[in-house]
Amino acid sequence: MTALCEIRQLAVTYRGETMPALKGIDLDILGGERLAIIGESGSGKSTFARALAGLLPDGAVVAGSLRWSTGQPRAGRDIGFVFQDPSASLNPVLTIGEQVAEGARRHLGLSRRQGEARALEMLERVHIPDPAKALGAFPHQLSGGQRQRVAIAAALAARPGLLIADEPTSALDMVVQAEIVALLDELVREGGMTLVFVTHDIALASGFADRVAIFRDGMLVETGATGKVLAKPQAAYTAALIASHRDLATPPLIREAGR
Ligand SMILES: Nc1ncnc2c1ncn2[C@@H]1O[C@H](COP(=O)(O)OP(=O)(O)OP(=O)(O)O)[C@@H](O)[C@H]1O
Repeated sequence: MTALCEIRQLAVTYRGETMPALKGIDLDILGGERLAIIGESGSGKSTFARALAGLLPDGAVVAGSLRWSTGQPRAGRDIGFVFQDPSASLNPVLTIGEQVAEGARRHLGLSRRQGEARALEMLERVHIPDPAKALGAFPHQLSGGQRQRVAIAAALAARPGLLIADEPTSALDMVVQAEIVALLDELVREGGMTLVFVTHDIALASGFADRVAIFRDGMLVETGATGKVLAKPQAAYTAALIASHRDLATPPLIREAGR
């Protein structure tokens, strides 16, 4: 696999802060891989995901380089982004159909009718029950898991090559979590997309990620093939993270979700 993005010495300092939230990150994102960014709260995972997507807030100072093999990608078009809380990322006063169609219409230049057809297709792909009816529904009429499916449909509607999912399941209960991870896995495989999956849950990531990157205090501690890192972590911190996870000895969630 060739590098989709070569990240070198990436550092991010938020406006008004003296300490960088992220520093000295050297990492290649490989085309077509499923990469999990793992770390505890405050380790810089979201900062990394936002820096990658060009979605940092105004005033954040970025140092280092991101070299894309595809040319500079645009968030929404070339990069789809799924956030932790689907309620916050969906507009409560727009129908599901309008929201899923919006990105496709804007970025693919589709007509209203084509946008609606694309929205229907996407709702089918994310397995929303009765997708034709869901087109006209509002977010509050769906469950949390269904809302996250809609957010995923919206993120993928413009056919991005890279999907970044930032803790997309942490607002959901365990069963729904597993279903959403299985769905992301399925969609990324089908579409030949690259997935960057941000999570604090090393067990969840181990079920489907090809590679893991372990973050701590704004730095990259360790990276490698998932099986290798889990079996033989190089860093003491990674070993502690694995040891502290009570679920790691049991089969990963995603396999329980019905594959
Ligand atoms: N907009 C912001 N302004 C100032 N500091 C921020 C901002 N966003 C995040 N930070 C700080 O940057 C550091 C890294 O935060 P980040 O959200 O990237 O971590 P994280 O690993 O994603 O954590 P969590 O899982 O809790 O979201 C933290 O110290 C956080 O307080």
